Amino acid sequence: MFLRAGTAGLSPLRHTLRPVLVAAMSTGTFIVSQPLNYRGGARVDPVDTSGTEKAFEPATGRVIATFTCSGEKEVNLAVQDAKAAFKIWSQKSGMERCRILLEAARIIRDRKDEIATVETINNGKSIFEARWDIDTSWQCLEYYAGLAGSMAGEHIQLPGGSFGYTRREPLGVCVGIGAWNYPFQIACWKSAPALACGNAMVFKPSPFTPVSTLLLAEVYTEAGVPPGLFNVVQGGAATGQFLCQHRDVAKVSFTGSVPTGSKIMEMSAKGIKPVTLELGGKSPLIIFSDCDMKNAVKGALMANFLTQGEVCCNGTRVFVQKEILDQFSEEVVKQTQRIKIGDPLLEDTRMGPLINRPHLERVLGFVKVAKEQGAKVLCGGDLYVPEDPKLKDGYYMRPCVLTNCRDDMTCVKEEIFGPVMSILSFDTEAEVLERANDTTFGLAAGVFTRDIQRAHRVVAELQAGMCFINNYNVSPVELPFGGYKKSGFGRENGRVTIEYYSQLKTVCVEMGDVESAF
Ligand SMILES: NC(=O)c1ccc[n+]([C@@H]2O[C@H](COP(=O)([O-])OP(=O)(O)OC[C@H]3O[C@@H](n4cnc5c(N)ncnc54)[C@H](O)[C@@H]3O)[C@@H](O)[C@H]2O)c1
Ligand SMILES: NCCCC=O
Repeated sequence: MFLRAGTAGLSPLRHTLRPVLVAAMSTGTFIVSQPLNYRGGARVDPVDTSGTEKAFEPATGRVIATFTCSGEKEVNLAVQDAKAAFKIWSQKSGMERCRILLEAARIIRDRKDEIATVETINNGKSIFEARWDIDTSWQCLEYYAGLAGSMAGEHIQLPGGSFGYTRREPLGVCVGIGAWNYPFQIACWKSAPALACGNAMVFKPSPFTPVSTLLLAEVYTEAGVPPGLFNVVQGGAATGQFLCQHRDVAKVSFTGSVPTGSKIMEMSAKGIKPVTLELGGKSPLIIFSDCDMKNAVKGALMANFLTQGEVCCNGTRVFVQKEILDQFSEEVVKQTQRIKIGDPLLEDTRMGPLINRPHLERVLGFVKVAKEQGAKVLCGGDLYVPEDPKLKDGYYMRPCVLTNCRDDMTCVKEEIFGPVMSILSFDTEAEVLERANDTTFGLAAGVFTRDIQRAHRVVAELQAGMCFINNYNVSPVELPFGGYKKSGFGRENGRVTIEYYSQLKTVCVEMGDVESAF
């Protein structure tokens, strides 16, 4: 059963939050019995529809929710509620917003296990990892709470005692559209800076993972934001389009694939709306022969197998210097084969199921094509059926390491978004840099070396927004995250993101008489 009490006896349209734990959650038992839209400070059923969707538990293949996708009227109501809340919220001081965001961060921290469990059930990632995601979620709220109180403009002295000053002002109603791989984290990484700057938000999660964002909406309400400040509408492309095209929406922040990002940009361009695009990648990880081998191997696993490989910034093109190719490959395979696959809610599981059956088949298809094109499978790349009978219809595969890869192979060129690492060998620094940058993506990159000068020289040349030296896929919220080239633009996290959720007003003050040309 879903962990919250049912809704019997409540109005069909509005349901209040009842924070009662009705049952412990385990794999194969979770069902969502509450509405999945959130508007005006409460869960609601949408007033119109653009279709229905089913959400699955990837571990078992069970349907956990059937829900209505929001139509244009529902989207409009959510935007109108956000507009009303914006009027109140944007008038608050930074310190007032700070206190509420800190309270929301505290609630998330206190409810970490519950939120991580919901994330694991709906996404499939291991509970071990989901807890990391929830940590980077509340940390993000805490970070922007800290910045909210210090947002300020500047004072500029002009001749004759005149002066100017700038005000950093919010944009209005911002839209967040999320992908399915980090549902709760994405909603936090978008809403925390947006709210800190004084904006309201309407968020649309991926229809594959509609559940956990509702917990965030409830947390914000409990923390004290005005009703309507953070709303959730469910649905797919049609609902997303209504949001992007809405005339009262001031900004769109999107996380997802390059083709959808391009459509979002086109729609936003029509309304001259600023966009943040966090898109896909095919990132290089460069392992030099002077690396600390143990750390490089750990880094390569972190770069490829978190969340079943369904991570935008994964370093899936692993370039290894020839002298250490055999030793590195052997060690990587050994560690990969030790990854425990299975029920993602078990404490010792480190790899759960992929998001759904079509995606699993797509990823296995990439492995098949890689073999046909001459790659050699060192391990994995096949279906995995756990022994536990309740998991037999889940979407599991063994993590795969490919070698003998060439730059022109499909597995090296395209984003697979699954647990498939491609190992490529190289001789020189100049050569590997050219090959690493030979891609239309530019999200992330990594380098392992003990040579500190080389490390900085190499990252300076890498065409990627997020570079790691001697580590990979860590997410400190203090650091800006985002892409170069087709991986998008704008940033999430870090101080700079304030600029993507606010606008600068300049005020010019005359202290003397007007000097007129007429
Ligand atoms: N750079 C990052 O921070 C980041 C993070 C996570 C995922 N990603 C990328 O996301 C992709 C996987 O996610 P996905 O499969 O959910 O991506 P997707 O592009 O299919 O969907 C993303 C979101 O866009 C919505 N959408 C789809 N069509 C739309 C349209 N026409 N108008 C408005 N909204 C629309 C979807 O419903 C979903 O909510 C991968 O490419 C991955 O690399 C990037
Ligand atoms: N932890 C950040 C991952 C975002 C990409 O999918």
